Amino acid sequence: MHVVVNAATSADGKLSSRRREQIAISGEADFERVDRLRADSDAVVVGAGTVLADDPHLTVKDADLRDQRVEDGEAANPVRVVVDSKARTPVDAEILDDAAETYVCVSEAAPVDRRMDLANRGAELVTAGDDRVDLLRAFAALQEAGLERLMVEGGGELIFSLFEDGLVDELRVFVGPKVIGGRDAPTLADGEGFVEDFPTLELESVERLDDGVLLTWQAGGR
Ligand SMILES: NC(=O)C1=CN([C@@H]2O[C@H](COP(=O)(O)OP(=O)(O)OC[C@H]3O[C@@H](n4cnc5c(N)ncnc54)[C@H](OP(=O)(O)O)[C@@H]3O)[C@@H](O)[C@H]2O)C=CC1
Ligand SMILES: Nc1nc(O)c(N)c(N[C@@H]2O[C@H](COP(=O)(O)O)[C@@H](O)[C@H]2O)n1
Repeated sequence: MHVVVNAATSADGKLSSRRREQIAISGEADFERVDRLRADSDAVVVGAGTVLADDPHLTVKDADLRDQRVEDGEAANPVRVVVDSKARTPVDAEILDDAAETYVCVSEAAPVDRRMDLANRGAELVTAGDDRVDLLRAFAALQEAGLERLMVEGGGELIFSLFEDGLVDELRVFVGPKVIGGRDAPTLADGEGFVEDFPTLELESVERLDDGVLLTWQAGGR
């Protein structure tokens, strides 16, 4: 399995504002790059916080890229995955429409009626962990289901946990020309934060894109 974390941050490292509303940080060229990365992935993964804040669709936007996937014998869109311990994903969420398969990774703490609602909407449920989704087990289940190329699109809580569990292979960050500020605004990696054994990264490339910069790092573990 290969896990790429992709995100866009403001120049001051925020994923969005303290209101947690979706903000277009990427420009046209970066959104096109993200679309190509989605098209090259088996699954696009987000946390429940991103689903509740953004109601994302997580599909490939360019019809030519979808056609190419179909020509290659794949579904038009990659599988969508939500990491959602308590099964809080709303049943009318965009990610549950029929544009692609959707997996919801829940914990044992997810209420049974919520799990049934999601299953009735066509979601594949993966149960891993007691109170919180056990990411190592959940990702192993995704791999078992044939999902090898994973792209994680955030948010900051999920990205932190993935680094904590040593699950990140590559980090791609578009740093855009905005200052968002706010001590409560989400950053690239939130969670508890590290105080030792900081994950290390190896810089692979730096590319000027739109009015920002794309940084590509290989993750070296903790
Ligand atoms: N600019 C960008 O590229 C992007 C920006 N965003 C922005 O980020 C914000 C959302 O980020 P954030 O609030 O951090 O939410 P996340 O998408 O990271 O989701 C966090 C939630 O995931 C659930 N979860 C389940 N298991 C785990 C686990 N093992 N580790 C971590 N989380 C787990 C938790 O909820 P529970 O316990 O209920 O399961 C947790 O609260 C929004 O404002 C959105 O707009 C998001 C993506 C990309
Ligand atoms: N790459 C990127 N740049 C930005 O500026 C962003 N705000 C985001 N957000 C992510 O994209 C998701 C929306 O996807 P859809 O357009 O609905 O398919 C959003 O939920 C964030 O994960 N990404």
